[in-house]
Amino acid sequence: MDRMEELGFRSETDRQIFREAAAPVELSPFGLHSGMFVPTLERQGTPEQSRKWVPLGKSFKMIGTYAQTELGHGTFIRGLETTATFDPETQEFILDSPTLSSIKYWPGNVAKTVNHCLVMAQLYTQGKCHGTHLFLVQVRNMEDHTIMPGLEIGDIGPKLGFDGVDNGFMRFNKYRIPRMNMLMRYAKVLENGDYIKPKNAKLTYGAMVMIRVFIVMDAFKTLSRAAVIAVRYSAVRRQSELRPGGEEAQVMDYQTQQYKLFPLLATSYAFLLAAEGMSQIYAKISSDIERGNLEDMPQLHALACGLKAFCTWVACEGIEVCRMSCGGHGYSHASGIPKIYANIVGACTYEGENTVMMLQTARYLSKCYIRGQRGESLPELIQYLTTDLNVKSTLGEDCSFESLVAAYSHRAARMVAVACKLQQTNKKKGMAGHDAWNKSTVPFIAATKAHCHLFIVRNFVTILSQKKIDPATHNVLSQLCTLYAVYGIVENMGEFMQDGYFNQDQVSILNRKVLALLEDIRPNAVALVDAFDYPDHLLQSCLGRYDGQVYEALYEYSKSSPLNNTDIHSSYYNYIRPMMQKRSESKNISAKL
Ligand SMILES: CCCCCCCCCCCCCCCCCCC/C=C/C(=O)SCCNC(=O)CCNC(=O)[C@H](O)C(C)(C)COP(=O)(O)OP(=O)(O)OC[C@H]1O[C@@H](n2cnc3c(N)ncnc32)[C@H](O)[C@@H]1OP(=O)(O)O
Ligand SMILES: Cc1cc2nc3c(=O)[nH]c(=O)nc-3n(C[C@H](O)[C@H](O)[C@H](O)COP(=O)(O)OP(=O)(O)OC[C@H]3O[C@@H](n4cnc5c(N)ncnc54)[C@H](O)[C@@H]3O)c2cc1C
Repeated sequence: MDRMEELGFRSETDRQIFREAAAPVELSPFGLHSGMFVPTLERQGTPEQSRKWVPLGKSFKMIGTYAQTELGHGTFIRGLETTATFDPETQEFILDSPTLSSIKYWPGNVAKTVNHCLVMAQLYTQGKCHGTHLFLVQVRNMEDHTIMPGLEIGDIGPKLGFDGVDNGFMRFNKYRIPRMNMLMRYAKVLENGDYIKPKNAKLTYGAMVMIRVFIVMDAFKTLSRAAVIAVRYSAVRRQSELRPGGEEAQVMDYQTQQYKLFPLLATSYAFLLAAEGMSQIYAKISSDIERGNLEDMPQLHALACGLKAFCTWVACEGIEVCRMSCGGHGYSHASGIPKIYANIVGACTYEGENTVMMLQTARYLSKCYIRGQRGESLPELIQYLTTDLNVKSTLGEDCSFESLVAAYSHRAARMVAVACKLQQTNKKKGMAGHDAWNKSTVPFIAATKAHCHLFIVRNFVTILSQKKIDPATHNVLSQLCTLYAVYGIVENMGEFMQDGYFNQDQVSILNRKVLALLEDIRPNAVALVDAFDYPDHLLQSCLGRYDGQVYEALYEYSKSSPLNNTDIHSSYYNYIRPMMQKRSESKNISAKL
């Protein structure tokens, strides 16, 4: 914190980059404080509340987190059981965990780090429940950090990853907080207990939308780091004879290795641009929302949910491919990849479980499809839904950006139409609305993935056509963009081909093109990963070192293993030697018998 002040880092983005550089492989125990707690105080508190609390948060006098999930509920926020009951006599809210399942469970840094929490609880006033709202709750003594009376707090135990975060549990026993500790920018409870409802109940969910936007950038960061490690290692690693009798080949010269890694390199660039595009859309719509214009809130929610789910799923699958493409050394922590994977794979669950998030986007697409069928105007990002599905592809040997975007638009429009028609058919069969929906959700998930894929391809193409980039760089980035789009078609050909959109010649063109692009990108592969400019300190990888001294680094890493502190491990004296002695004694006995 002080160091950031000394270095003059003012923007939150710069401070986040510094934090990540300072703690490259472990998530900071203050990540939620900076990434969720303070921004939520800023966005969900009244101006007075923000003026009072935000400076305390930014100066780390108050250290907080976001405590919403409970043992019994994470996804279904409306099902949360923690209660906050207003007491007009004392002008306080009484927080309580009425059941075992209501215990707050998972909130990051609750166990040992924070002294405050933003708690999501069901608001009760004048005997009526008004749904979930956020409350600022002091959980530890500001003098000695002891747990406040009326609270039970602890750590939830070891996890797959996320070791830098002390995820905890927290139980309230009639715990009182001042009335003014309810975040009241959008909803209010007056002194007499009257409830003033917000323009939209989902404004309380705003913090989650914001983090989902950040997570799209996290998907880029983690996938690109794994790609840097795998591509650099593939340039250094020589294995087997590509030419009989010749020298062992760089594994990057095997077509299969290129087919594993280069599309992930292209995906990394595509996700970086998508994350930047998502952040710009978020900045625009969230500022509209803060000014009271909620018109585009559904579109923001749908896009943030879809991209968060799509990008984290693809990134996690891609990081695993990068690990496996490094052979045995990829499985070692020396590669740096297992830690990258363990820390990001939780993002498929936290901040909205991915399937649930995709279904939120699907719900939005379903509504937009119906509006499109009625001839109503649609937001620009959704207008493809009215694409004429009778049109066939005009794709030629050049695989132009225009033909590729048209293919992705057609695929998404067709798949959304298929899912919506199934939903409508279910209703015509007499199913209730919720059953008609549930019985069409598998095709809706597939359609929503196609929708997100279209957004990313179209965004990549748009930026290449709008940004002023020197010709040489533009040429290489165009190769990456084309590879990302063509690979996506080849890997999902069934979805593109189901209605005969491509003819057989065009399928052959695409299969040839993806292999040709591997050769085009091969000479620039290392330069393209170097361009991310991740320092070795951040990658923490013996395989992805900039100097390529992999074997020297692996040897030094191994020698530093704690097991090598002694030649003979205590287990020899405690277990192996007694076992061997017992064996030899029994052998002597049997020999005598
Ligand atoms: C900008 C650049 C700045 C950069 C600076 C960097 C700063 C530092 C960066 C930090 C980086 C951080 C990186 C990531 C670190 C993260 C660490 C992990 C922390 C994890 C935290 C958590 O997990 S917190 C808990 C998260 N929990 C969830 O997400 C729960 C998911 N569930 C839900 O969201 C909801 O239950 C639901 C949406 C699934 C359902 O809600 P509900 O049942 O109430 O609604 P319905 O489905 O019935 O829908 C009704 C209606 O409401 C609409 N709606 C729902 N949600 C929203 C919303 N959020 N916004 C808008 N609208 C919403 C829905 O669409 C329906 O609309 P209709 O019109 O009726 O269809
Ligand atoms: C690393 C990590 C950090 C976390 N940090 C925090 C934190 O700081 N603060 C906090 O409050 N929480 C935190 N969480 C909790 C997290 O937000 C929840 O785990 C997440 O929202 C998923 O909810 P759940 O656990 O209830 O999953 P569930 O919803 O129970 O998921 C189980 C299965 O049910 C399916 N499912 C659920 N609902 C539906 C539906 N409507 N339709 C179809 N399928 C459905 C899901 O797809 C999934 O396959 C964290 C979790 C993790 C893993």
